[in-house]
Amino acid sequence: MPRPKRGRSNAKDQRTDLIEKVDMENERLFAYYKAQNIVPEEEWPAFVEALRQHLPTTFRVAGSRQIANTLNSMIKDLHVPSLSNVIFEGQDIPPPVQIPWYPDGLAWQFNVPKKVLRKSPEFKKFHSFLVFETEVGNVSRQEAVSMLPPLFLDVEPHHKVMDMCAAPGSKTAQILEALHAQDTATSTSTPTGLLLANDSDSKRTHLLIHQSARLPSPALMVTNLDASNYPSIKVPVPGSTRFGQLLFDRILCDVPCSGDGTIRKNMGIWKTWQPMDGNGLHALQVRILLRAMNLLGENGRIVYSTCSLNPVENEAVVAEALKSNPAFELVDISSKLPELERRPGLTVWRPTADRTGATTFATYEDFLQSSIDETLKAKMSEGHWPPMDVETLNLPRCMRIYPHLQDTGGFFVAVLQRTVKSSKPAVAAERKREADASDLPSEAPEAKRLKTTPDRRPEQDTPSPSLSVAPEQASAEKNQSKKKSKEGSSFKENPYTFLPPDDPILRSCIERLHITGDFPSSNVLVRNPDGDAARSLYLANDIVKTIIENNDYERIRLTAAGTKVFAKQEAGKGTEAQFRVLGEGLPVVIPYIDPASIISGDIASLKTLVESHYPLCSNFPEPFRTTVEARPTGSHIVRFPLETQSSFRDLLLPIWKSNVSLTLMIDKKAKSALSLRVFGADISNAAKEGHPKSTHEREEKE
Ligand SMILES: C[S@@+](CC[C@H](N)C(=O)[O-])C[C@H]1O[C@@H](n2cnc3c(N)ncnc32)[C@H](O)[C@@H]1O
Repeated sequence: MPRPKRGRSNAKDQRTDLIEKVDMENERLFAYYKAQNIVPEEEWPAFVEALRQHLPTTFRVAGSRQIANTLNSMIKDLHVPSLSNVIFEGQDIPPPVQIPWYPDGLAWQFNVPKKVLRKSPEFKKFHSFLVFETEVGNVSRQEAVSMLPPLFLDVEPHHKVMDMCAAPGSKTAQILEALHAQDTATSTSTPTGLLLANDSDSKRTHLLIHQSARLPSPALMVTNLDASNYPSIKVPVPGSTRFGQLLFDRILCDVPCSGDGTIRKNMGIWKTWQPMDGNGLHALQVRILLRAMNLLGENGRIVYSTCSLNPVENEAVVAEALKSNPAFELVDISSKLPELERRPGLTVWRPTADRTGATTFATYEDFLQSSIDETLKAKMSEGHWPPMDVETLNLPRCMRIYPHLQDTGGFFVAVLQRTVKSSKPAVAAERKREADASDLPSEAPEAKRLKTTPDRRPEQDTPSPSLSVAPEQASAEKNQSKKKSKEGSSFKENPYTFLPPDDPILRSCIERLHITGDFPSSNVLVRNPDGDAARSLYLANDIVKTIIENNDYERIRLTAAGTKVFAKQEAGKGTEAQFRVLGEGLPVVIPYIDPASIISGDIASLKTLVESHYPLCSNFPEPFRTTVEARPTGSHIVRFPLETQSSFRDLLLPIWKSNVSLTLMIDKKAKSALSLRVFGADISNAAKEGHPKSTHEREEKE
């Protein structure tokens, strides 16, 4: 039976129609979580009531720090005031507010019915601003609690970071932003660090690649592997001819989970939730965390997170991993993000194998001695329960977020690091193992590989902090190849080939595009079986290049690497094809473009470029007209100095000059977002209708 409609106050009116139709009852869920004492008795009604409330819309201002700050000021100074006195159907609609705990006020939330977004002119305008800025990657629509793990990861531009279960990529984007913290509003720094984002689901890795393209990074690689069995990445040991295993400074394990913390958004969970949902995931979660421990370098840090409230997927996983790997400890994060309301991790929990959630067991022994069906017993392990010495593990250092605390979803975060005392003594042993590993040829035959059990062996330290490599761990690869992974057996990605810096096509591209001598031309790669500079050129940083050159891309199921910066542009019949700078790659290459080659634009010219697809050069005001007419056909960069408070200064945009016309080389959505930002309205669509592709089409036909 659907819940009867309750008396509707303004706040209640904010629920969606869907919420009214869902029966927000599940006795199994209530019985199970009451037995876990996840919240004190007196908080239970508030907790349950919060689960039944519509989740506010939350978003984060993303992208490079400078762009984010400018956009954030626009929200604060332009949008919020215009949304502050909105009355819709007689009711006051509150404007967006900043999420108090998110650094620099860059995250926002608002809670308005969809009807208001559709019909209130002020909110409609704000909504389209959000939609377009989301499309171009300046805004990330993300649940507030999902923004937490990267904040606890504390990533710096030189860190080697792994995101083990990364798709669809909202946290990957946050990590990329942290790696690129030194970017400016117009140019992307090339961090010396690395982000290796992985997901076992191949379709989802493509979603991840699409999402990550919004912040183009030469430091990004995407792989499609089972994280619990992730193979070693081989890298040369600096100053020697040997190879070691790449170890990471930061690892995020945002593991697959039952997801009941998202019940306010995914209302189907009310109907389907079973107390045993988390039991089956526990083993995989432990294996992923253990693998992360083995991939972590000295002074490294792991963040383990789930959007589940279930201790079997949370504290039990952390406890089991800590017990297997005593050189790790939980980090006390209680003073980080002081405005975030949280609860400590549990030290007591009572798993169940009973579908109703009514019968729970304090210990594994009690469970084994119970009358529960033997087949159900076989599905549980001791690790589902709190260990005997649970008090020694500091589990209260884990962090639980409940919906009633700050009007969010439910979430769990634990931060782990190697204990200080464990680091030193292991170094000698590591050195020896490194020496053993260095005997391996690049692609060692299976029999010659080390006989270690990577997920269970004692944790390792790096041979030297500066190297951050450990001996190669071949058995993970062995497991990898033995097991027909769920990533799918066929791998159809193209190979990655670095062009020689003197490749004639690359040289001609560099020359024509006025790229300066400090451009890392030996880090340009192509993706086709022949290794030809045929269509697109990608830029990778040094560490990405080292990994690609020393690891079989099929073995690591490498799905993306670096960022696309140049693409071949067919220039019409009889004209030689040339490379152009891609809009999305421009921030990456702009530091290498000869400033003298950049054309100075003006706001009126920008307006013409946004409004029309292929405006004639003769239609532009002077001196822009004369400047562009004097330029050869091909790719050019224009700098538009914008002084208004609401816009970015020094907007750099790529254009293509044909015989008689110009084209702004950014996609439709980026054009709309730009138009809204600079001109306060989307003038690009109107232009599209008024100016069909006539000029360019004519040129193409000629
Ligand atoms: C909670 S989601 C990750 C969300 C992601 N971190 C984000 O913020 O957008 C869990 C992800 O784990 C992936 N996954 C499941 N099993 C995995 C495994 N064994 N290895 C790697 N990824 C796995 C799923 O495909 C899913 O994309």
